[in-house]
Amino acid sequence: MRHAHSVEKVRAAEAELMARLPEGALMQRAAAGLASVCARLLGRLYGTRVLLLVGGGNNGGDALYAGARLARRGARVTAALASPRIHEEGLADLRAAGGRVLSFALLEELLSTDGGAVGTFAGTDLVIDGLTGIGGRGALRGLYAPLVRDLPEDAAVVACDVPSGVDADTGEVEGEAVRADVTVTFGTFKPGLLIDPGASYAGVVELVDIGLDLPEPDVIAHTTADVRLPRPLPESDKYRRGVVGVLAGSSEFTGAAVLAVGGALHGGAGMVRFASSEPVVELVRGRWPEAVTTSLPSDAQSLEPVGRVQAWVVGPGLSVDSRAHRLVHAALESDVPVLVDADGLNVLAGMSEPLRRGLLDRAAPTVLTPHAGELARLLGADRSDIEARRLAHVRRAADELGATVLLKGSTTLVAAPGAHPVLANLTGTPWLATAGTGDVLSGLIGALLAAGLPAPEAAAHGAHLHGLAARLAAAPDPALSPAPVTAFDVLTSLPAALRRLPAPASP
Ligand SMILES: NC(=O)C1=CN([C@@H]2O[C@H](COP(=O)(O)OP(=O)(O)OC[C@H]3O[C@@H](n4cnc5c(N)ncnc54)[C@H](O)[C@@H]3O)[C@@H](O)[C@H]2O)[C@@H](O)CC1
Ligand SMILES: [K+]
Repeated sequence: MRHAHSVEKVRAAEAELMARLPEGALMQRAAAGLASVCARLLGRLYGTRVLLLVGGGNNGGDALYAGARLARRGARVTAALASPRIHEEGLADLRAAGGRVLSFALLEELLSTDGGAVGTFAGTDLVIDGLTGIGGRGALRGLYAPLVRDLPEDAAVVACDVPSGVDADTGEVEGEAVRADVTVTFGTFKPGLLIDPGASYAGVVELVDIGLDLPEPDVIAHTTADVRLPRPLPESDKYRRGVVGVLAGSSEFTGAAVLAVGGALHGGAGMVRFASSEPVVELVRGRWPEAVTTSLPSDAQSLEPVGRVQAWVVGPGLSVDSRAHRLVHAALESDVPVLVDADGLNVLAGMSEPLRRGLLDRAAPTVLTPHAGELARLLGADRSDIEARRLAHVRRAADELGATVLLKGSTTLVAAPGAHPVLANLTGTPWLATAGTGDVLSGLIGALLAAGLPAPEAAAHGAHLHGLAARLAAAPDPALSPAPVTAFDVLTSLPAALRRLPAPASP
């Protein structure tokens, strides 16, 4: 499990620890960790060319001390000083170790010439990015931005703590940022390393323990070993394993219903009940004879004919007509967990705020699974703002809507109302960006809700399995190149993804 803490919590823990340690000890721990990762990456240090990008704060100090350690082991280290104010002791240590220095004035002159610093930096084997860490705010300013643009393309790039230009708390990137192959982060992950766009700049993240004593994390990312699902016991019958009710599809959209029911069946539901209009029911029955189906007249007011379920999934391909409204109402008025997706979310977005608030004010859990566009409609926000500030928006959505919100994207985030850690899913893959995969996800999470998992775990574990299934579908043989996948491929790879999980826990 990966834990990430806000800058505020990291600073408090650092202050507390620094008060108990000799001066500079913490920075030496960080620099030692950074240098050892760089040495491992380089393999051979003697004669290799290392470039330090040194900013004006302690992040620059870490880079200088790490550079000094590498220089003492034979590397040819050059520090590019991007600020007129530099960590003095770190700079003195680098000089004492034989490192070279490109002064701020020289760098300024170099970057203002036509070719910039490209020629000077050619031949660099490894770049250590020490411009900004947890103190970085907003778009890179001054020499930092042109410096980042001129980095040699073939050098390995190691970011110190956080890639410069990435906001450590949120993963926001305004303008230029360092694209790292490896980020060596200290004490704990930072939320911005787990959330896009920041996560996509961080490369592989290596955590160096510097002995911080940290409180509850702000963001948690599960590994596959953390995904534990209830085990069906020998005496479990289909009802105890969980019955999912799926309300999906319309005359216009039939495929979504097939995919959602498939997601629920492959996600381990004891039984799937499906209800919709007759033509959709016929299609689902043809594809999934395992599902128990009910044809609902378009003016049906109640879900009673469908039978008892332990969780509802409502929305995929539902359209937004009066029938869709009635189905969303009926599901949310039930006393079991409900997942609302796709058109179900559009139905909610079209309601007056008091009506929506009233419907979502329920005792059983509700899970909403929007992508950024759907969330923008629900919150009356701007889609691009949601993409840029995913963490803030998913938290706000959970609090304002009073539901567990799963915000889809390359790093899917799950937030529950209140001050709980946000769950970030790291198994996402660009292969998932294809029509219908969301329908599979909603059926799968519905199955996990029906099995009795708490809403945030059902949503996060569902997203994890879904991403894993897409990866397995795209590249069943790791030795071969990945190929595009369809939603149906993701669906049929779910059992393979489930087999990767640790032995299931007893309920
Ligand atoms: N506090 C501690 O005890 C420790 C801190 N450590 C390091 O210290 C870092 C934090 O150091 P600081 O608080 O000094 O902050 P940073 O070094 O991360 O950044 C602050 C510096 O960057 C400049 N800056 C910020 N945003 C900028 C932008 N957008 N464009 C241009 N310049 C910008 C500021 O003017 C300041 O000079 C951590 O990330 C970590 O690398 C580690 O050594 C571990 C111990
Ligand atoms: K950095």
